Amino acid sequence: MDKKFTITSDIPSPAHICPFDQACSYLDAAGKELKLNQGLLEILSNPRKVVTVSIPVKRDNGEIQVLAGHRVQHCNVLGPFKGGIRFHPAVTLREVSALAMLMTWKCALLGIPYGGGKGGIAINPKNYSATELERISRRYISELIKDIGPSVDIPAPDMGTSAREMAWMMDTYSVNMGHAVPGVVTGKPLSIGGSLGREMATGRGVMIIVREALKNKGKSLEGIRIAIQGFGNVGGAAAELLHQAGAKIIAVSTGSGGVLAENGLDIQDLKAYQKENNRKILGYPQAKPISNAELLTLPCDVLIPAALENQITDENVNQIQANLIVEAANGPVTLEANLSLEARGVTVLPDILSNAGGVVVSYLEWVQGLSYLFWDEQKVNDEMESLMVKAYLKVIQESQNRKISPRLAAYVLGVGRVAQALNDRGLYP
Ligand SMILES: NC(=O)C1=CN([C@@H]2O[C@H](COP(=O)(O)OP(=O)(O)OC[C@H]3O[C@@H](n4cnc5c(N)ncnc54)[C@H](OP(=O)(O)O)[C@@H]3O)[C@@H](O)[C@H]2O)C=CC1
Ligand SMILES: O=C(O)CCC(=O)C(=O)O
Repeated sequence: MDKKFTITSDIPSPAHICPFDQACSYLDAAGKELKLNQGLLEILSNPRKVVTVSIPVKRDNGEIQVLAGHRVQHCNVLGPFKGGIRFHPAVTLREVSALAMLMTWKCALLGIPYGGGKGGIAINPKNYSATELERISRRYISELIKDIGPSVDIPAPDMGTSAREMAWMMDTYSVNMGHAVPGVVTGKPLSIGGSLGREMATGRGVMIIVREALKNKGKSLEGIRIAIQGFGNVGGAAAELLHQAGAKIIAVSTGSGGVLAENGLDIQDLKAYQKENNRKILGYPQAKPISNAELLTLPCDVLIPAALENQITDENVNQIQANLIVEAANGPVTLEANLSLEARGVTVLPDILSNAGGVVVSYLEWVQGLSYLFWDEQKVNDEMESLMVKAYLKVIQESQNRKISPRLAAYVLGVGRVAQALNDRGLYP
């Protein structure tokens, strides 16, 4: 069902589960809990600005292709729009709009002075050479040059992008401004104002949330059996840190399949194998091959979806065996599946809490850049950990006080903070 904000040129969500509709439903539920008025909810349901640009790119073989690049700026009541840029074939404007809205609640929940934004280009980066990707990244930022900036909108990495793309984007913006502007993007390489700890930050945040959730149940990470879908920036870092902390990572997967070792995988060794085998882990000799579908339904203590949206749906929810699901990806559990898991007593810790370590360290990177003072890694990690633990405890407290799920509690806190700011500002300038 198309709700509220409609974009006629958009492609329907491939899985027929529209991430934007889902995001609006969570917003409505939080609005109801907070007794927000309808007008306020209307403001919060609609992105402040939606930009789609054409990106003509000359392929290495001389062919010209025109790609569509999106940037959705959902809300900037608390500070500049903030959020990653995704290069993935399934990118649509509605998906980017949903992800931008999630960023607003995430930043508000974590108490960092940002609004929410997100960008994306529907390409499979594996099908493009590094020089083609550089041309695409630079043209995308050139087209958005008037819409971004260190106090306006600050992109960062997401699926399919990394410090390399951020460096090209920062350089393009800086060349256009006539001077270096490190604060225009975060997740940059250290050489141009990146922060120590950013690369592992999202995964580290996930590890902290898993650890805190287990602590809440009177358990520790030692020997806990964990399955992780996605072995990229987030899933890979979470696997490494959880493994180091004593957990047993029994299975991980990538887009081309996964691997299972009942006694636990050696994550460093698996990462080395992945590097040598063109990012694939299938074929890793010390483990059994499994499909992504099988990984999600394995008997384990903790399930960490760290890849795409809509992975746990009403089709597989009854087979999920984990008692704790920590959403490292954005939107991996559908609304219906979430209800069903809650009814079964499975704890689901939502994306806007669990994967916030990335944007928190992006914020710390931005702060370091603006103050021309760079910190050691321990300080970055400690600051991030303190914000993550504080947010986790607030969510649990809110969930207990209101007798609502942790997801709704996280939304109530995030949406409530933005609504309060909107009211205090006189309902928008
Ligand atoms: N990067 C960040 O700082 C943040 C990321 N996130 C979220 O985390 C998630 C992952 O992002 P990130 O790790 O950066 O992305 P990456 O591109 O670094 O890694 C994505 C991983 O997911 C795998 N994957 C892709 N499709 C599937 C599939 N159908 N089934 C299983 N695995 C699949 C990829 O495999 P393959 O290599 O085969 O493509 C890869 O291992 C996204 O939802 C993103 O929005 C959230 C907060 C911050
Ligand atoms: O680091 C950032 O600014 C944004 C990260 C992001 O896109 C996300 O949290 O989903």
